[in-house]
Amino acid sequence: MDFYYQLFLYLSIFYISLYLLFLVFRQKSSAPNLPPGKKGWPIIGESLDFVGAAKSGCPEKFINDRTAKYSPEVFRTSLLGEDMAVFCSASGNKFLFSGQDKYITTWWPSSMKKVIVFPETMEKFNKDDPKKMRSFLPEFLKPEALQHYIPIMDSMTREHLESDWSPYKEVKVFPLTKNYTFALACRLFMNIKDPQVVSKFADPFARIAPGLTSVPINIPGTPFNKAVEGGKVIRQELLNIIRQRKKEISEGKDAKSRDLLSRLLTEADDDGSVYYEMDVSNKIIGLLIASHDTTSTSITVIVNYLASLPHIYEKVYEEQMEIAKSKAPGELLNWDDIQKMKYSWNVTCESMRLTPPAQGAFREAITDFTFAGYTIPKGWKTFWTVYTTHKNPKYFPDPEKFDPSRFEGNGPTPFTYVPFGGGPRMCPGKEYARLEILIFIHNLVTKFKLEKVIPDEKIIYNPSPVPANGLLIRLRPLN
Ligand code: HEM
Repeated sequence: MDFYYQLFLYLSIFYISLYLLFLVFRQKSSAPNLPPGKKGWPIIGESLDFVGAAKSGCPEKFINDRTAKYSPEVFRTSLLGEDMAVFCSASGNKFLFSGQDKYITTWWPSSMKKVIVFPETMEKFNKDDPKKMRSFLPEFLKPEALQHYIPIMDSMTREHLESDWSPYKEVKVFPLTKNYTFALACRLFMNIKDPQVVSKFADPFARIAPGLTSVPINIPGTPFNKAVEGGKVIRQELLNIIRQRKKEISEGKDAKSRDLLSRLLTEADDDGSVYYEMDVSNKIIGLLIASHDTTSTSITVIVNYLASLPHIYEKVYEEQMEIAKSKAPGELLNWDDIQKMKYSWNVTCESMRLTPPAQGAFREAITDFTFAGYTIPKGWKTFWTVYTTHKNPKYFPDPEKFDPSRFEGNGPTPFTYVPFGGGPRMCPGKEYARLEILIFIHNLVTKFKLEKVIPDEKIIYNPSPVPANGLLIRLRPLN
C-alpha cells in the first residue's frame, strides 16, 4: 500500500510540475519581444548614467555603450521615471519621424510641463497644444515673414557687438550670445525693446534649461526645483505683459505691432476659440525656450570652431567680406545676401553635426508596434537622438573631422543628419535659426579675428553643449 501511495505522490508532483512548466512557457511565448536593455534603478532608472555621460563631455557614450551591447537599432532603458525605447539608426529616425499620430504621439516629460505650464492648463496643454501651436507658427516663421526680420536681426546684432564686444579685448561668448538671442526673441515675438524688461526674464530663464530634463524631485537646490521657481517668476512677468497688451488692444493702441503676442491674443484658433491668457503665456514660454537656448548654443559652438580652425575662419571671412563689399555703407543685410552665405551655412551644419544644440525628442506609443523585430508596448516612451547617427562612421566617415564639404551637393544620407529632427514635428524654427546664426557670423567675422584664451576649453552638456568656462575669446578688431 505504501508503495502505491508513494508512486501516486511522485506522479502527482511530476504532472503538476509539468503543468506549471507549460504555463510558464506559454506565458513566455506570448510575452512581447521587448527591445534588449535594462531598466536600471527603481524610479530613476538609468537617468544617472545618461546625465553622467553628458556631464563628462561625451553624451554619445550612453548610447554607444548600449548599441554595442544590445542592438544597433533599438534598446530599452528607463529615463525620467519612464519605460523608454531609444531608437538608434537612420532607419529608426525615419520610422519615428513618419509615425506621428499613427503609432506615436507627442510626449513631454513631466519635469518640462511642471516648469513651463500653468498647473490650471496642464490637461489642455497635454492634449492638443503642440498641434495648435504648429498650425499657428508657420505664419510667423515662413520665409516671407522672416524676410522682414532680417534688417531687425542685422541691426540688433550690430548694436550688440558694438556695445558688448567691441569695447573689450576679451569676452565670454556664451553669456553674451544668450543675452543677444533672448533679447532678439523678446523683440520679435513680443515687441519688447526695453533692456530692463528683457533682463527681468533673462535670469529666471537661465535657471530653466538645466531642470527641463532632470529627475522631477522638487527639493530646494535640485536643478528641477530651480527650474520650477524660475518658471513661476517668468509666468508672472509674462502675465503682466499679456494683460498690458490686452489693454492696449482693447484701446486700439497695438497697431504698431502685429507680432506673435498680439496675434495669439486676438485670433481664434482652429476650433474658433480665443486663447486664454495662461495658454498664451504657455505658448510664449515654450517658444522662448525652444528658440533661445538652441540658437545661443549654436552660435557659441560655431565661434568656438571659428576660433580653433583658422583655415575655416579664413574661408568664412572671404565669403562674408565679398557680401560686405557689395553693400553701401550702413546698408543692412537682405534675403539675397543670406542666400549667398553657402559656405558659412555648411560650416554651421558641420558644427551642429559635431556638437548638436538639441539632443533629440521624446514621443509616446499610442498602440503596440513593432520595430526591428521588437515590440514597443502602448504607453512606453520613445527617444530619438542626434547622438546615434551624427558621429557614426557608417554615415559620416572620419566622424571627428570638421569637414563642411560633407554638406555640399546632396549632403548627408537622409535621416542621418537630424539636428532639427524630421517629419511633421521637425523644428518649425529652422529657418529663423538659419537667419539668426548667419547674420551673427557675418557681423562677427567682418569685425574681428578670434583667438581662444583657453585652447583646450572642455565642452560640458547641461543638457545643451556649452564650453566649461563660457568660451573665453580674445578679439582682434579688423578695422
Ligand atoms: C539651432 C537652433 C535650433 C535647433 C537645433 C532646434 C532643434 C529642435 C528639435 C530637435 C526639436 C524637436 C523636434 C521633434 O520633436 O522631433 C525642435 C522643436 C521645436 N522647435 Fe526648434 N530648434 C532650433 C531653433 C528653434 C527656433 C529659433 C524656434 C522658434 C523660433 C524653434 C521652435 C521650435 C518649436 C516650437 C518646437 C516644437 C515643435 C513641435 O512640438 O511640434 N526652434 N527644435
